[in-house]
Amino acid sequence: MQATHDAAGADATGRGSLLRDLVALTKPRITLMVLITTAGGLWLAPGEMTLLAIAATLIGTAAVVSSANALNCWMERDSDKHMARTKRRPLPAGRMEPHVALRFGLALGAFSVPLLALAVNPLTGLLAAIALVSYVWIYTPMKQVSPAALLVGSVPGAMPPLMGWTAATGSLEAPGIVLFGILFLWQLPHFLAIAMFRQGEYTRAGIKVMPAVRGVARTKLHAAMYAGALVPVSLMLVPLGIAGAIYLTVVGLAGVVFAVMCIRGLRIAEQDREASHRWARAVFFASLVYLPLLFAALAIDVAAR
Ligand code: HEM
Ligand SMILES: CC(C)=CCC/C(C)=C/CC/C(C)=C/COP(=O)(O)OP(=O)(O)O
Repeated sequence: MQATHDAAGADATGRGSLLRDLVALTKPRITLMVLITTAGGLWLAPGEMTLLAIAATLIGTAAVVSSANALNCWMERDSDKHMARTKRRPLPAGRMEPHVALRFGLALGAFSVPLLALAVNPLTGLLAAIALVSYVWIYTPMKQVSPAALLVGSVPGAMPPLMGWTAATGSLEAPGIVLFGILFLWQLPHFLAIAMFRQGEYTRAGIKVMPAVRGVARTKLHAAMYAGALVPVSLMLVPLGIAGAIYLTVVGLAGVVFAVMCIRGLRIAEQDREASHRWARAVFFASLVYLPLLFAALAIDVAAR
């Protein structure tokens, strides 16, 4: 998994086109996965929406997430130089002037929040603004201070499916909040695993991650607890009458497999770094399979009703 949020396709000599570099700033793979979660919230919510409102929700969400990511790249232009995963991004690689990224990020934010507030509804615009501010101005600087930044970063990460729900309904209701809870919990093992197999890089970049600050054993315990909690929280959509048997079967099974995988990490001896890294990579990979699977099961279940 060497290709990550990096410059999408910038060539080896670092001469990406401006357009390609602007796209790289938006971290397109993450943005795409985030959009799947927003579409899930939209699809699940009751009520009819016009095609225009659906388009405004998806375009506005893509733009606000891209704004958050571009501004994060601008703020981390120096620390990104110290990680193999991020050093080829447009700013640390020196292919773009920082002010270009800053203006691009601010312009996307200035376009997307009003679009969501005016063309969708004010609540969705407000949630987008909270996510943008908390991601860029709280989570991003906090990464250099404490591993608890993860809990802050998981709030904006969990907002997009709730925004899908509020776009359709205009109000905060239990199913939307459960979707928020699913995403919040999912991100914790997703990132604790990454922090384990990239611990050295994070330390060199001055970023405080849990395995470095509180130890590997505690990190594995936290990953296992959050993955365990994800099972009942994800299944709450069934008693809420939003999802049915297909979702219950697929997400119940996938959740148990994911939780068992995380729990098995506790059996690996602390000194066995090789096995711990293999386990962490497997958990990260499984997290990337689990989430689209959950939303696919949800979409099929809702469509089949
Ligand atoms: C606090 C929350 C999160 C943190 C700190 C985080 C961090 C990361 C990091 C560092 C990677 C690169 C892993 C590597 O290859 O070494 C990654 C990959 C990925 N993340 Fe997350 N993530 C978070 C939340 C999310 C959310 C909310 C989504 C989407 C719903 C997401 C989707 C992805 C995807 C699709 C990848 C693989 C593609 C890529 O690396 O560009 N992540 N994440
Ligand atoms: C609606 C809205 C604005 C939502 C924000 C959505 C969003 C950007 C979710 C991703 C969450 C997250 C903390 C990613 C990692 O950032 P990182 O800085 O740890 O990643 P990096 O090390 O690759 O830069």
